[in-house]
Amino acid sequence: MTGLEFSGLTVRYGHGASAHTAVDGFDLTVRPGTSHGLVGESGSGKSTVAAAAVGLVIPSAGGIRLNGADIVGRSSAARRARRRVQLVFQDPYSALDPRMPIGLSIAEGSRATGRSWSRSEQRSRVGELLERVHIDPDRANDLPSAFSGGQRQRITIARALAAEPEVLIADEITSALDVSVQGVVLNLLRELQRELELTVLFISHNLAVVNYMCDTVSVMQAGRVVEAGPTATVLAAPEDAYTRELLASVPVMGRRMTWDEE
Ligand SMILES: Nc1ncnc2c1ncn2[C@@H]1O[C@H](COP(=O)(O)OP(=O)(O)OP(=O)(O)O)[C@@H](O)[C@H]1O
Repeated sequence: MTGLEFSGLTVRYGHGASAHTAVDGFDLTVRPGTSHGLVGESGSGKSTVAAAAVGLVIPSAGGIRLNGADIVGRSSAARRARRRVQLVFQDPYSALDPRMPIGLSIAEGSRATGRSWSRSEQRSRVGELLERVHIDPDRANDLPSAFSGGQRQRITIARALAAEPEVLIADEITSALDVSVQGVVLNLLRELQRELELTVLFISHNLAVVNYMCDTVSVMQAGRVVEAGPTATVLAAPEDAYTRELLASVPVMGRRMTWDEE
């Protein structure tokens, strides 16, 4: 099986009487080079799925595979395979070390490739990545505070790309940003996905954004998938009552949105 595959993923937080099942038998396959949306109300388990895929939480049961290879185990092969999956978080303000020039943060990302980089190789790679996210490479020595929220999010994307991922998980990457710059970041992600043929798991509670970004979508409720399919089909004719409820609570679905403003 190729692509990113979750099977029966179950994640519990806490122990004993306080144990809580956040993800409960979650099944999903994201085909290579496609963009899959994961939607659902707050607390439905979306971020926990993302955290499990990059090893930030250990599943209680089930598995996650990339092109058939286990990425949750402790073996060095699993760790190596896991590095092919990179996560970009919601908040670009806390994601970057405020004392570290952005070029250095990006260079750190390239360590996940497992190769040793000479200083000059690293410098040119950082410049190339900054250009990819449309930031002037001459600003590699600036601190994060010199950049806007939207620019910082582009820098965190560059850092994730430095790891040469096959899969990029974008967890609410625009929800901490001003509406006026959200479109720029979304368009960048679309462009990168196509150019680099990335497999993208795009987590959002905004169905209009998912409609714009994703080929296919899964709807999560209480830790499991209640509906999945091509985005256009699921959003146009939801079969599940919960999906219909989610759609009804997003008035923005009815109007056309533009994404080209900065
Ligand atoms: N570190 C944690 N410890 C204990 N419980 C947690 C932890 N992280 C998440 N949870 C709980 O697990 C459940 C799923 O949370 P999760 O953040 O995965 O949902 P989500 O769908 O991403 O929500 P949101 O859209 O608000 O980010 C929630 O009930 C949450 O309170």
